[in-house]
Amino acid sequence: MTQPLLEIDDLHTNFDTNSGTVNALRGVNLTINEGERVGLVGESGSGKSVTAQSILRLVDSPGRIADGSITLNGRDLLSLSESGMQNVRGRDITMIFQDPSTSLDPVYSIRSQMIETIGHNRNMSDAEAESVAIEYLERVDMPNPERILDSYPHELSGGMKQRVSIAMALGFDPDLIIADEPTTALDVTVQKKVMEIFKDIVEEEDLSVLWITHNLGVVAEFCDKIAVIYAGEVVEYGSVYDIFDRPAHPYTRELLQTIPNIERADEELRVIEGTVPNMRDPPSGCAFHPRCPDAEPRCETTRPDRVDGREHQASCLVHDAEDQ
Ligand SMILES: Nc1ncnc2c1ncn2[C@@H]1O[C@H](COP(=O)(O)OP(=O)(O)OP(=O)(O)O)[C@@H](O)[C@H]1O
Ligand code: NI
Repeated sequence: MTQPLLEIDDLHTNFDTNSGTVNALRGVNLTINEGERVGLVGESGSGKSVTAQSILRLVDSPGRIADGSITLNGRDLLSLSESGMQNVRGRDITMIFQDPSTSLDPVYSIRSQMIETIGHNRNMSDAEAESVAIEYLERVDMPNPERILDSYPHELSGGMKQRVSIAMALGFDPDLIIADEPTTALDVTVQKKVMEIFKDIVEEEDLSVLWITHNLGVVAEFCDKIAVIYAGEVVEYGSVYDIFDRPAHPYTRELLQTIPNIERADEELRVIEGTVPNMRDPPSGCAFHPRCPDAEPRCETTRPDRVDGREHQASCLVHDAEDQ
C-alpha cells in the first residue's frame, strides 16, 4: 500500500480555560491519500476548525495538542521545530479560510503579497513569481489580472478577494489544501461560482484537499471521501456513495435529512433535535447517545470503537457499516 499523504492518528486537542478543559478533539483519526478530496462534515462546534488548526499547528491559545500523531508524507509534523513547521505551512500545506481577509493584508497591494508569498515559498525571482501569480489569477477567472495585481484588498469585492486568496494558495503548489468553509461568507451566486472555479482547478491538477463544511450537500459535489465528525471524533468515514447511500451512523442519517431538497421545498427544513454536547463535559459512552433515535442502554456506558479512516466504518455500537 502506498503511504498516505496525511495521516492523523488518535488526535486529542484541548483548551485549558478558566472554566475547565474543553476536550475539542477526542481521538480524531483521518487519512487523506494523494489526489483525494476529503470532506470533513459536522455541526458547529464539532471540531472541524480545530482539526485544521491542529494539522497546521496553529491551534488558538489556550489550546494545545495533547496526544496523537499527524504525519505528512510520513513526516511527523508534531515533532518538527517551529521553523520546520513554517516551511510546511508555506510549501506543503496551504489553507483557504472562510474570510479571505484573514489571508490578505490590507496594507499591501495584491502584487506585493502574491509575489512575496509565492516567491518566498517557491524560491522564485520576483518576475517568475509574478508570472505564476498572473497564471493563477487567470485560472480563477479573474478578468484583467494585471489590474488586480495593482489593487489593494479593499478595492475588491468579497468574491474577488476569495478568488485572489485561492490563486495565492494554489500558487504555492502545495501538497495539501485545507479549505475551511471557504465560500460561506459570500452570497449564494458568488459562492457557486467560486466553488465551480475551485473544483475545476482541483480536478484538473489532481490536488489533494481537505474540505471543511457543515453542509453535506456541498461535499457530495466536491469530494471523494467524507468524514463525519461529532463531538471531536470522526463517527463515520466512507466514500461519498457510502455516506449518502449506505449511511450507518444515526448521526450521519440525521445530517443527511438536513440537506435542503428541491423536491421537498415546501417542507420545513429539518434540524437535528437536541444540542451539540458541551465539550467541557462530553456525554459518557457514545457522545451522540443523548440525541440518538436508536440509542440502547449500552450506548450510555460503552464507547464504540473509533473509525480508522481507511474504509467505510461507523463508530456505533448498534449499526455496523458493513451491514448497510
Ligand atoms: N479558543 C478556544 N477556546 C476554547 N474553546 C475553543 C476555542 N476554539 C475552539 N474551541 C472549542 O472547540 C470545539 C470545536 O470548535 P471548532 O471551532 O473546531 O468547531 P467547528 O466544527 O469548526 O464549528 P463551526 O462550524 O462553527 O466553525 C468547540 O467546543 C469550541 O467551543
Ligand atoms: Ni469552524
